[in-house]
Amino acid sequence: MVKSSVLGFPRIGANREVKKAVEAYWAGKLTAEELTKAAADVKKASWTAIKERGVDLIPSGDFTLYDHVLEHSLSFNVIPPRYQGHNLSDLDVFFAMGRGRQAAGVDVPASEMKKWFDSNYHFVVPEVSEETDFKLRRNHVLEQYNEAKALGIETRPVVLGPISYLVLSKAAKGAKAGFEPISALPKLLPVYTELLAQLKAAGAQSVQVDEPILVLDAAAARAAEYASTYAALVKVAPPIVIATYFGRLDSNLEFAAKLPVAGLHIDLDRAPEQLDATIAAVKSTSLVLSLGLVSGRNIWKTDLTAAATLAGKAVQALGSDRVIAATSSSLLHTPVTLASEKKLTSEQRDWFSFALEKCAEVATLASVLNGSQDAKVTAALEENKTSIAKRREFERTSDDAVRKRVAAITPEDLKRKNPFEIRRKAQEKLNLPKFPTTTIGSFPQTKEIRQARAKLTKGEITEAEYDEFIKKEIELVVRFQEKVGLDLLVHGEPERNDMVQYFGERFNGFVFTQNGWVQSYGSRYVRPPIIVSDVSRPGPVTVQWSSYAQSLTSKPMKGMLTGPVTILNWSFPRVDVSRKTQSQQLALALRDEVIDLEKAGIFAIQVDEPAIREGLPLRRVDWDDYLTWAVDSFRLSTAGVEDSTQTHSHFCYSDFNDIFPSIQRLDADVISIEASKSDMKLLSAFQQYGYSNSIGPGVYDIHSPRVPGDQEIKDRVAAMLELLSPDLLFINPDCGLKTRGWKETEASLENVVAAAKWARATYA
Ligand code: MET
Ligand SMILES: [Zn+2]
Repeated sequence: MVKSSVLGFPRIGANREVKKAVEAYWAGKLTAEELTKAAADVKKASWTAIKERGVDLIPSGDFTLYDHVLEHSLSFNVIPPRYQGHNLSDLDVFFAMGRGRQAAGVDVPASEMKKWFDSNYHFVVPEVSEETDFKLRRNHVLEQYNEAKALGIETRPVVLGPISYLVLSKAAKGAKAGFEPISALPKLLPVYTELLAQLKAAGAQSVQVDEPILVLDAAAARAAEYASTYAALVKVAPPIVIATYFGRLDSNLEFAAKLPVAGLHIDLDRAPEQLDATIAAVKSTSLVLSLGLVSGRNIWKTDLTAAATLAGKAVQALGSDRVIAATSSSLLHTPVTLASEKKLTSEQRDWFSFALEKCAEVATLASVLNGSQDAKVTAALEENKTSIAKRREFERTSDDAVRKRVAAITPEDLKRKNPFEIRRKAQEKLNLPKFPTTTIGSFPQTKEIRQARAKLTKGEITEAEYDEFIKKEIELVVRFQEKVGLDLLVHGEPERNDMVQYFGERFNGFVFTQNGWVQSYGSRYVRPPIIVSDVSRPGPVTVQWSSYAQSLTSKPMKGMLTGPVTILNWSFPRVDVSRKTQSQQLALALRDEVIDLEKAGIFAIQVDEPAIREGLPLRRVDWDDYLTWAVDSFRLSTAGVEDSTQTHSHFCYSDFNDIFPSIQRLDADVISIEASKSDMKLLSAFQQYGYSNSIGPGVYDIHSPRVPGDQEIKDRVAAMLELLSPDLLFINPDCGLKTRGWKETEASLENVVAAAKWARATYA
């Protein structure tokens, strides 16, 4: 019989119960017992709901109050010394590692977070050295397995595999030069042996061991470790299903299919083309093939008929006992349930499946593959066919004008009129001094601003009253910048709820959820917009605010937009057209906005692309294609202006060194880039590749309330000037100030301005 399985479930609760409980605990308003109880309620609700949908293999062990990688670090005693010896409970050590701790004489920063593959989820990076004392400090997977069992629910525990865990780790600060975490594998193995043996003793029928790095180029060098590791683990563990996701195995399939485990899971949402090769590779083995048919990364209803046809190939070749119908990855990247959405039209609602609806999909798929004649299954399949047909019809009748415009894009549209050197002369009309100071766009989003927005939503104030309020905020920000002495001003973005949502709400083609929260990290959840049809701009979006701001001052005002690639990467995209096409449509909408800003007298315009790096494909061979359309989209959105208009862009959240040549190809007149957390790294990219346009590497980290001293900023500027021409350097913080308070903002920016004055005198 074909079984159904779900690889993991959102751990935030249907109504964000976990966020509320965790934050209340941090604020001292909930005890550890109460927090544990709140978590238990959420786990119970999830397991019960998944079971009710008819799923055979229900995940456990994937729940966490912060991050699942961090859970493993705590279980394995991978706890950096700075978090030890403070007399904290394990729960508080866990949170201290996740978010830092500043209380009662303890002052430790958070561990580093990194994006989980190409998703917008961040995991806490484990720190490993020769000194790491691996031991099974607790077994969080076993605890959850037993917790479900006590509720009468048999689950399949999920654990992150040892090789992925170590490849995702970094060398701890104190490690010897050249230390590689993977070299600790022999010390980590006994811990996994113990963990898995305990699961077996507790009665687990099988275990899901995630090895997502198998879809990366980096895994190719690990074939030997894979073979020896799993040969050892299968001796003590329940039957192991190795789960891969977010991409294709490619050449790694060769050794993965030979591992002595019970099953292999592949992602057919991201890489359906790998099915045939995988079937061929496992045919002569006894491996069960778990097929990731229902997307764990997007929210579109699965075409069950198409999925069943695809899966039918595997059933035919391997027999139904060797096939599992599954979600492509954990469902943690999707919202919990459509049932909470009251504002979608019935047409829209019919397009989507969130996590719980996806559980029903895998169950139906398994039944269909088993040839079920059950009336409920037949009805579900018929209903799905109707929904899919309606959606296809909608796709066909979408916006023709937009499609024609995309088809008519020419290479000329991607090019500024003249090269940077000529534009730079024309831009002297902005009258910026040497070492111009500027900020990245947003100013503190105060409680008052959020309250005004909430009042507008609730209808407690009128649109006109809200606009007046925003104008006052803008005036405050403009006067503040004049007082501090900044050169290129911004309006502060007080009108924006979020840099992506704000544009999505004003463009055609987007749908928003009320409760479609997805975990980004820890207790921070986001509600990604959904792109449902062709995107266009009904009218100007930001022009009124930027021109109002410009009308208040004689200093130049910088217009502020979110770029096409970032809007795309932080939304749920359509699946009926390519990401490239969606990005081009967004770029055309933004291009019109850029030109309208210029017409309104805004001669510096910034188009932010903080997410350009995270959209990079996981496999090196796929990079060039992505970088070509991503960079072209940015160019399309900005190239329509005169030479004398200065285009800016901004990047943060990543290490940009590996795509540095593409950053140059954006041909923005000025870029600002996050650098303060790892300045030497970024500078080495300048050294390696060179950079010809203006640039402002961030001179301080805005993610912390700490005020940078003026000497510290001067030192940074001096270091940058070792490699960059004084004529090209801008001086700015490394990201927007929306999460900061006014006090530290003022003190920090005063030091920024002082450093610029010093630079002007020193490098005259
Ligand atoms: C995450 S990048 C943020 C850029 C935006 N302009 C801001 O200042 O907030
Ligand atoms: Zn930023």
